Amino acid sequence: MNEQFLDLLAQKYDTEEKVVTEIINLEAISNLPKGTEHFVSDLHGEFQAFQHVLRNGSGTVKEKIKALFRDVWTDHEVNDFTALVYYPEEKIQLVKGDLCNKQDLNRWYRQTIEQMLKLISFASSKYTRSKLRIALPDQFVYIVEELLYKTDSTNNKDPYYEEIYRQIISLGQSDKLIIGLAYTTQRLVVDHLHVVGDIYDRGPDPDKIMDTLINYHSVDIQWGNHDVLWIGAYAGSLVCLANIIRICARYDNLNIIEDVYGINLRPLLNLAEKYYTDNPAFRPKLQSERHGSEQEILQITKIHQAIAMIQFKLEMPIIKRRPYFNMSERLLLNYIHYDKAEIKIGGKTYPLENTCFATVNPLQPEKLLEEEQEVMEKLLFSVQHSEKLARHMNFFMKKGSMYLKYNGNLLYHGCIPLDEEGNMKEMQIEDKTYSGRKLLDVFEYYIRYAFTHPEETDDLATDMVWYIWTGECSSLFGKCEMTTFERYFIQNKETYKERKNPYYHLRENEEICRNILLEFDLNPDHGHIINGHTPVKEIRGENPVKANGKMIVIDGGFSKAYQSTTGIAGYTLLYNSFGMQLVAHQKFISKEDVLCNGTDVLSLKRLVDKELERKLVRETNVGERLLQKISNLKKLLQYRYMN
Ligand SMILES: O=P(O)(O)OC[C@H]1O[C@](O)(COP(=O)(O)O)[C@@H](O)[C@@H]1O
Ligand SMILES: [Mn+2]
Repeated sequence: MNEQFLDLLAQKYDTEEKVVTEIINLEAISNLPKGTEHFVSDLHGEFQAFQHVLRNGSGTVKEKIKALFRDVWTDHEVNDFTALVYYPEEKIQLVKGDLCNKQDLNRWYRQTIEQMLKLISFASSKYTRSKLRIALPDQFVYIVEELLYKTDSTNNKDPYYEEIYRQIISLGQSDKLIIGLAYTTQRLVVDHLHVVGDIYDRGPDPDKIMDTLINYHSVDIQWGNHDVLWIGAYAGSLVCLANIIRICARYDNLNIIEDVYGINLRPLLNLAEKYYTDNPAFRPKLQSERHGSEQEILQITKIHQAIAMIQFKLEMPIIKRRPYFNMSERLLLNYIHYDKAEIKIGGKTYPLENTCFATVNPLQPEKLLEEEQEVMEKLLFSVQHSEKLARHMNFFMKKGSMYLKYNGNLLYHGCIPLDEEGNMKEMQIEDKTYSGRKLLDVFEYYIRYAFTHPEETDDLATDMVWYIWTGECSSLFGKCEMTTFERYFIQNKETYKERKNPYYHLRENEEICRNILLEFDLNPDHGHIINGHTPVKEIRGENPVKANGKMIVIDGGFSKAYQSTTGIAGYTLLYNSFGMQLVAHQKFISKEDVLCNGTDVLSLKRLVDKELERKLVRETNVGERLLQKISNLKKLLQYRYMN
């Protein structure tokens, strides 16, 4: 081992005792059971449902409460306490409303704090004291530790402990402490969170999800196609930008663009008012609780058309300058017979309905009007100068990737593009071809390049980000084409079909999944693939666990727009020291419902894989690093102190 390295290490561990203590500490930690990993995906802006799943640890919190108090509590009491752990601020207010008498309230405080401490002690039993300390509310660490670690079996200190409780209550600290302890519990039940893509689009609050993740204690993200679309917009891709605005208009979410990220839509609205009128194909999908005026809806309908047409135009030069994208069939504005209002697709002619081609010059359909150009430039400027968006997109870069190898498993959002025979599908980019892992790596390279060069708007990297949203070899899209245009303008639904990559039927096959794991240097006997992106249609009997347990599809199904086709509100996955469990969630109604009626989203657990022996920290990614550190410290001990 390099002596210089050991000298550096010796600066931190400058006595034999320090080295020895650290070795003992790390050895002990690596023999603890592995922490619980929590997998979620396809959140699609549904912050309320997401935060509920996060707060209840996909059912883990309730499970712990039941295990502790089942024998002494009724279901009602369990539900009440569980709601307190999930939403402490709100629940305390409700309790205060019920208990008007001060004595009763103080008794409730005394009891509740003690119960919370029991729960924490139970939930932290597989962690070190120092890990628990980090999770405790800062201002109360000292007294909480006193109460947690009472070791006095002689009862000599009983009055001392009682006094601590009394003082907390009389000094008016109970609310704060209970709230702090509730969050500690939430934090303890999940050690690490994986978000397997698609935080953005369709639902109303992706920004709140991002803020929650930024503050979360331990998280990684596998980018989804929708996330990459937002990254692309921020990185300077005008066509990605047009897409995110179009989707926000379609789902009546323009306030995300305007109010949340502070992007001025006025220029786009002016353009929309000038060229477009009402159009049934472009009315927004309304959120049920929304109370928009007719006039507002009309405005959105116009913006929706304006930005969709800009998008269709902007796609064309990219398709032309990148022949290897193999997308010439998507040069749709070229295939329109404008006088007859018809289009020829795949050799067939279809009539066009609800057209809005006022800004299209049939001789040069891809050409943006000067006004359109200006609008896009202003929008891009605004997007790239939104501080909040910058914060969220930077977080994507810091914690996100195309795929992740973690504790022997492979995580990605969409697919590994395959051909019909199950071979890795090849894509040509300039004069090279890529497939499998190399293809995903090169996609990630381009995304990162585009992100760090936001001023370049039509270079290969920027075009590539859009390709990853919609191209046939994209591992995030996984389909041959995106038929957005057809769904707006053609009645015949046969044109809406988006052919899926063969991956989606081949992934049922164990051999295929084993090959994919091997492609990523993972052990196919132990590893699993964790996949998001496609809603599992439980209604039709689809099983989220495929390929003899090698493939687990956990599209969280949080997206309300898709719940009628899935039949449930989706899946999440837990992986603790005992094994993997899939959790099926019922539709989340509201936080209020949980608080007042004690109803919780029913979570049915299904065992996916059971560890033969309890899995320890030393067998995990983190453990690997610990073992490396131990080995370095042992060398230091030899080199410095044993000679
Ligand atoms: O239902 P919408 O909002 O029109 O979106 C449909 C589009 O979304 C996609 O399904 C991609 O989104 P997902 O990643 O959520 O599947 C496209 O394939 C399709 O064209
Ligand atoms: Mn997706």
